[in-house]
Amino acid sequence: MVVAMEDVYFSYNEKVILSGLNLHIKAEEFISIVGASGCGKSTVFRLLLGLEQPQQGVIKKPGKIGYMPQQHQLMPWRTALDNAIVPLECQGIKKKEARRQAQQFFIRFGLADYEDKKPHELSGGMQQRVSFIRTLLTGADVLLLDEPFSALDALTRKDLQQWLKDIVKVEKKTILFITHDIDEALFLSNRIFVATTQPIAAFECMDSSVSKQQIYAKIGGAMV
Ligand SMILES: Nc1ncnc2c1ncn2[C@@H]1O[C@H](COP(=O)(O)OP(=O)(O)OP(=O)(O)O)[C@@H](O)[C@H]1O
Repeated sequence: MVVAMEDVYFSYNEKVILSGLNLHIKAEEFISIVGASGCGKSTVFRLLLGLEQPQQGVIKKPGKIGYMPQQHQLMPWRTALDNAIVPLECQGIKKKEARRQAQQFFIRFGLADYEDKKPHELSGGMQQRVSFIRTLLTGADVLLLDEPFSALDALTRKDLQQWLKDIVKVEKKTILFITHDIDEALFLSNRIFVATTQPIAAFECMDSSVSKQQIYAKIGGAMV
């Protein structure tokens, strides 16, 4: 197990979000988390990132976890390449060497022509690609992606899904992916964690052979 939660309880003040949650994730799994808006999906990420502490229970996770937010949060004054190197700079790697390492990712993942562009010169899809490469450059084996494609138009979103799937095949990461798009979850994931109750006492775990309708039925139409 690379990530596990055992009997985790968590509340914001009086509002109970997690009520005895157990989850176990193996290395190199791609897990999507789906559920009604406000059910507590991002809270699971906040706990894994150590931004919140459980009131009860145990969380097992590696020391380093990469996080990709919904909004790219690229620095507007930096080029795409210099945005991507931020995690390397944070590790004390000199800019020249950091750029050299990041360039390999830009070349391998089809972004070579975009290295010198500022974020505002990039399409939404390209901004998200740069943001994902920045997350990869943390060097973490576990990546948390929080609705990374939700602001993209349908065609760009499909491109990014295929792009991500191709990368994951070679990069061997363990990925937790929050989405509101069941087709996206089915396309990308080995397993889908469906939040069926509030507070979340357990995720219903489904593999990608289930139908969209079966997942909707579990959520009970509460999905946005
Ligand atoms: N810092 C906070 N203090 C108090 N309540 C919070 C805080 N953060 C989130 N909440 C509440 O906790 C609940 C779960 O929030 P969370 O963001 O985890 O849900 P979510 O499933 O990720 O939602 P969405 O799908 O809309 O992004 C929501 O009702 C939210 O309003």
